Amino acid sequence: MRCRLVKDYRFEAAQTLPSLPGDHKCKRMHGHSFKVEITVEGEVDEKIGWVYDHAQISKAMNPLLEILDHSYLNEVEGLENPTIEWMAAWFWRKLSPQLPGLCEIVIHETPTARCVFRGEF
Ligand SMILES: Nc1nc2c(c(=O)[nH]1)N=C([C@H](O)[C@H](O)COP(=O)(O)OP(=O)(O)OP(=O)(O)O)CN2
Ligand SMILES: [Zn+2]
Repeated sequence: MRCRLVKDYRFEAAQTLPSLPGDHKCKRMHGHSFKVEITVEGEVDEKIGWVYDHAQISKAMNPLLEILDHSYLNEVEGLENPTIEWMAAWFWRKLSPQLPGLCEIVIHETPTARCVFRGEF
């Protein structure tokens, strides 16, 4: 049996989007309560009854959240232009070596706006 396992995380951070044209409001410093959904897919281990312990996802995520929470994202290496698209790619590069079956990362920036990334660079 195959399943997708999803784990959610939250962090608060400030940002500016310096590459936007003209006087776009997002060029000014502002903050978001981000939500990140990490999805892995794999075979359910028949004996244990899970794909793998979702604590393994937290183990990979916690050091990243430590960097990002209450940070100014633009100062984080690789997030100089922290759109949710580039943020999803940043998470993917950090997590894919550690999480077998990583198949989707969703970054929610506001209650109504999110980016879905499936590792297609
Ligand atoms: N494709 C993207 N579009 C936008 C991004 C992004 O990362 N990728 N980011 C932003 C800004 O970060 C902005 O701060 C988002 O806030 P806002 O425009 O207020 O978003 P809402 O969903 O709350 O907008 P409503 O107009 O209230 O629906 C902008 N775009
Ligand atoms: Zn923003």
